[in-house]
Amino acid sequence: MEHIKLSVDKTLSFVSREEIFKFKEESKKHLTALHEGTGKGNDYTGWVELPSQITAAELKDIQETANNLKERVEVLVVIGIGGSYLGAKAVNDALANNFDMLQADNENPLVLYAGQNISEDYLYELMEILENIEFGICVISKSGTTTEPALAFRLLKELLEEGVGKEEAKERIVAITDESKGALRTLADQEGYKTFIIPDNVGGRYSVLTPVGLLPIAVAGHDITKLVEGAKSMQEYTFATNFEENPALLYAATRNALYAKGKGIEILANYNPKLHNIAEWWKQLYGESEGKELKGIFPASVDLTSDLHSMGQYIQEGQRNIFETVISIAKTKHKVVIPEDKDNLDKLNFLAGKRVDEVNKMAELGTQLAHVDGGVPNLKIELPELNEFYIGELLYFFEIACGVSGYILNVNPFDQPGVEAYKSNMFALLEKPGFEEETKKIKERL
Ligand SMILES: O=P(O)(O)OC[C@H]1O[C@](O)(CO)[C@@H](O)[C@@H]1O
Repeated sequence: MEHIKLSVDKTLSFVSREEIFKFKEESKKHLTALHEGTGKGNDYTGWVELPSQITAAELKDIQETANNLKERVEVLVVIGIGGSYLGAKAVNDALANNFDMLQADNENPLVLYAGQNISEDYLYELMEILENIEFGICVISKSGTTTEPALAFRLLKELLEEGVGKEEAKERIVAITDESKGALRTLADQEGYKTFIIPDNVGGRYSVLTPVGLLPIAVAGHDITKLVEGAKSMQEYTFATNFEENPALLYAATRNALYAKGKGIEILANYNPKLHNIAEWWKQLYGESEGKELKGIFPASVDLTSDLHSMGQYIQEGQRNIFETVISIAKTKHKVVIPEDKDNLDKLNFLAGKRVDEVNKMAELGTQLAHVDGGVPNLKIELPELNEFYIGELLYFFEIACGVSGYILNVNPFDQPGVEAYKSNMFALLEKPGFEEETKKIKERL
């Protein structure tokens, strides 16, 4: 069985094998701690065994709910923020046609997103479009109390009920939340919505393989069974493989070896625009897991070759505190051959007869070598092709490596206390009941 592959060769002129292998025993110990639930934040490690624990009955329930929505709606609005939408968006964009929105014969509803910002224009324009469309809502919030999705849901629920009536709206709304706590649970029970549970021991950013990710992915028409199979294969592979061949342990060890050498920024790069939102999902995963106690590698991302014409200059010659991890797709889905042109004014006839992907691959290799020459260590993650199985492998690989890497840093990779600071200021400024003291204090600062 072929797996996704990690190569760290192009980091070895910056860190030695010994510096990476220094983390060998420690990283193995951390992997065991994740599987046994004995490390920091162990009440949130339910995601570790998730791929092997999901039952066929659970997947069937998710698929049937998706099918019911597919019959009723042209658009499904997924309402959620952070881990409550990034995984679904990442997978849906990675697997969809680039121009999905324009494919009129698409038999699957278009999945749109809301509740991931508080932009009045975004919400206005979304509601304007939805007024003339058969739509449904999948509202996702683990805590059930997050302001952004709650606000969007209040508006879209009203719009839907006005458009199709309360009874039909009930059939088109699915809520994914905590089993018993939070405002969304109370509301969903009161209104009688179909609900799915986010397990207590799975945090938002590790929840893509629960109904949080799986339902919107199934609605978009992708194969959730294959996605879970991919994740399960990576679960088994990373659990059973020696450090030397274990992509998750090597990734965690190499990035920590580079961090110890002053490389404090990791840029995740791709050469396929479908992967843009995989990087957005990865940024939350690593940013919230590691960025604490004044520590952590800052996760950034670029889409190439596009950003070689914007960020390329900095990566090549700016401050030397960065390293780059490239996600590369070995085989494209389609074939486009470059034609011969009799006038050859663009001087591109030397490429005639070659595939566009060959040009892309040479751009990738050329960039990697240039960046290494410029002082940027490079890691490469290769997927044989872009499909459900390998995306499943990639998601689990990043998750398990993140847990190990966080433990190497000696932080709790499963909490995010820093996120509360903006919330409490926002509530104080908006004079939320219960925040009277904070309101008084913050107003004195303005
Ligand atoms: O699902 P919830 O509880 O609405 O939270 C959404 C997001 O907010 C955070 O709690 C803080 O940003 C994230 O960890 C989480 O993914």
